[in-house]
Amino acid sequence: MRKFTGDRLLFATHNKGKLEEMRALLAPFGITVLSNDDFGLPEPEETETTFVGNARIKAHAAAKATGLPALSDDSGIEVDALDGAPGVYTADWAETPTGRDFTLAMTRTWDACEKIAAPLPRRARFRSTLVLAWPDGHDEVFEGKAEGQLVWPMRGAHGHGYDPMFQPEGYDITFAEMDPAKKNQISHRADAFRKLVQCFEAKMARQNISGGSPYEPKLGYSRAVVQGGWCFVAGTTGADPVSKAFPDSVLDQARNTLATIKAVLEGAGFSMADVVRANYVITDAAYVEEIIPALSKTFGEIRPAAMMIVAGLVNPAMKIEIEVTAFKG
Ligand SMILES: O=c1[nH]c(=O)c2ncn([C@@H]3O[C@H](COP(=O)(O)OP(=O)(O)OP(=O)(O)O)[C@@H](O)[C@H]3O)c2[nH]1
Ligand SMILES: [Mg+2]
Repeated sequence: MRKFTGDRLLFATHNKGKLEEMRALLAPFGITVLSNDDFGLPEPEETETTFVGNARIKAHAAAKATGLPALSDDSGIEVDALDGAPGVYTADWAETPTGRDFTLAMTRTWDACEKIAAPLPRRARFRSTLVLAWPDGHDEVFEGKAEGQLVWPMRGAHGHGYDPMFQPEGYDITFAEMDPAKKNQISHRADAFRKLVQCFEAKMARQNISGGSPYEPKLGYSRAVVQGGWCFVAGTTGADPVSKAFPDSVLDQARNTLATIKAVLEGAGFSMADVVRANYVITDAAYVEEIIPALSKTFGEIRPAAMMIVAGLVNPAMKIEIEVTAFKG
């Protein structure tokens, strides 16, 4: 498999929703992601009858036009009761004389199922085929899918395309009701991306992120270290971000700490939804009850693996220290 070693990658799409998702997926690799809009590239005609065929058209056209390695995505939703339709023609079902209308496309899809009285649940899957093409004509292909069912009426305001009518397997909310970061972990595009990551091995170099503290070089640590899809955030305490003083309340310290961690993660291209482990140090066991509001608000849904230790901290004003590890794959 050919590896991607450059710094700039063109994501050959005109779809803003896809672009946003791909930028988030590529964030840990330190690659500048450009889009068709940056070059004013026209939308090539998708004349093939397969996802891979159309993805190849898009990636090769963009690589040839710009001289840059280009990644493309061809995707769609397949409904079992409709023998896999709309499939490769998913975008076409949204076409109207005045542009794409996804409310209409979703209504058409549901109506087609109603017309044949398709039994519930109406099983469906999103498919994504990613093609990474180089200007010399070489390409690599990666396929992904997300299983689920159609739901009606449409629900949720996030995402794009058919997201409001697609409920992924194992969830009782649609892609459009889901936190976008969560969708980006379980979607068809994320599934294909996990395979594409092998091409970025050379880009998996470690990145030390500084928070600017004078103690970092003295004590020899980083606010966070990113390695591949992982972000390791250092133990973080809860000083007020403006006054730098530690509030008396352990709950306020916990809130400040979690706000700092969130900012660090987001600066590194991760989100709180990516946190897989959280370790807590509190200086008094009685603080457990007090910090519940902050912890349940932040992690009540995310539920990282966790440990809590009661121990002393380096400054007597500190009542809590939290370290987290996040993963994006
Ligand atoms: O609900 C959705 N959630 C998704 O995650 C998703 N991914 C793709 N799609 C839809 O499937 C068709 C792909 O067509 P498609 O691959 O030709 O893309 P596109 O024409 O929108 O952009 P481009 O990349 O071709 O420029 C389009 O109708 C997209 O809206 C999605 N719908
Ligand atoms: Mg298209």
